[in-house]
Amino acid sequence: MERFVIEGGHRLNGTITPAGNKNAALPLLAAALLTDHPVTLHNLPRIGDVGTKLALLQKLGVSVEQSQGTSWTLHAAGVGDTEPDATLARKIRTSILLAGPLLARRGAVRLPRPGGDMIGRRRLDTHFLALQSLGASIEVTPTEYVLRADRLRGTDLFLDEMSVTGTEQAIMGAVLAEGDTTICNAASEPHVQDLCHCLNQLGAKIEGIGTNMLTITGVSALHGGEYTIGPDFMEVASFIGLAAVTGSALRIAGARPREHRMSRIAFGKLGVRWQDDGEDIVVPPDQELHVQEDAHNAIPKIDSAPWPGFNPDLISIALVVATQARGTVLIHEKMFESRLFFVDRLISMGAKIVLCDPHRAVVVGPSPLYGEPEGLPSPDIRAGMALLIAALCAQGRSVIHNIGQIDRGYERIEQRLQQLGARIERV
Ligand SMILES: CC(=O)N[C@H]1[C@@H](OP(=O)(O)OP(=O)(O)OC[C@H]2O[C@@H](n3ccc(=O)[nH]c3=O)[C@H](O)[C@@H]2O)O[C@H](CO)[C@@H](O)[C@@H]1O
Ligand SMILES: C=C(OP(=O)(O)O)C(=O)O
Repeated sequence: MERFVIEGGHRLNGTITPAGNKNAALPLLAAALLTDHPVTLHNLPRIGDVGTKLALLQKLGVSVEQSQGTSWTLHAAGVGDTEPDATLARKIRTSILLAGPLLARRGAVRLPRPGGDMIGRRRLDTHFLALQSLGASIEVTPTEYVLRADRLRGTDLFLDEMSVTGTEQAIMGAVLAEGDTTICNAASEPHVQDLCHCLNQLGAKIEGIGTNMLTITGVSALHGGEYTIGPDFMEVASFIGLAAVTGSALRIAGARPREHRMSRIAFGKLGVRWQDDGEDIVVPPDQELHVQEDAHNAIPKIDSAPWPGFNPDLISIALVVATQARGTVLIHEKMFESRLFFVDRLISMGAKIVLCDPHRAVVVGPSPLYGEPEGLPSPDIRAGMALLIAALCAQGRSVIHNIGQIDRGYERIEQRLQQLGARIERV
């Protein structure tokens, strides 16, 4: 099993370019099933989950070709199978997103329970609500889902929560449905927007992109086309956090600063500053991190919420940054129940954190962090990255295990950080 060995306590310096957005790439790969014509995706990140998704599509009969670099062409004309490979499907959360497209194109699908990060209960009820409303029948067994639909019909949907993948499922079910669909209480993260823009490039008719109300006019078929996936805003914010705690000067190229207005507010509560330079974000070196108290010297909180709120995938990163900021802050992960348990590892590295309950942690900083040579297991993508950042900030040597979790979401992370001067090896 591979590990990262990290020698912390050194400044980094230089320019880093974020990879394509993981959470856009994965639904876009599923969307290629909606047309018989070739779809070329540019800026596809070379991450573990994309590899699994490509293998899953190939096994279904999709032709997959790397055109050049990060551009891949998918051609789903030959897909007849409605039972995706269960072993691969169990590895990732977005295997469930094959449901909408296969129902729309083939009228049936059998899927196992999906995988993905183990960060609390991951309900699929919003997906089922949406597909049922579009006309599908759904059999839920303890291990799998069997869905059927002779045809999907447009509907007036009000989602029970702003689920990201639930919204994506509803969109992919609706684009080829007969008639119009409205999706109210829709999620609107940049990756949901990417999915809509890409589908429109292929001939879909989706309006309201970026808002919580989408209107979709069903079309009889989609054509081929190409689409460039946007930068991964979770990577961008992770690099901002990394620069802040290591005192590093980093330029994050092509970071789309407008996607980071809420991150600026959340990280700003810890005293983290950066400048926008066109499409780049420039993080200055040697920042003095101070918790910015609320009015009347009250303890501020950083909490997660659906877009444009602070993304829950960034809570683990904010937690590490908080360990280096002078003052006290409450970190409140409102969306997932089991995301904060990794703080035990930070505590063992020297952080002062009180885990109040599964959703809330109080962090008192700054605490010098010490390397953890005995090994830090990476429990999920973002906690793994948070531990990696903590290890680069800590004095001494740390070892991170189970790095397949980090590789699921971050592309060749050690090589890209080595170019900035990080002392990190994959062994
Ligand atoms: C492949 C992919 O895109 N994965 C992302 C997707 O997962 P995913 O689509 O699985 O996450 P959901 O948006 O469905 O839900 C996330 C959690 O938040 C809760 N919830 C959701 C909406 C809401 O209005 N209120 C609420 O409490 C849900 O019950 C759940 O516990 O979105 C999550 C939330 O941004 C991210 O962490 C995941 O990285
Ligand atoms: C939770 C995440 O991923 P997934 O939904 O694919 O498990 C994540 O990207 O942080």
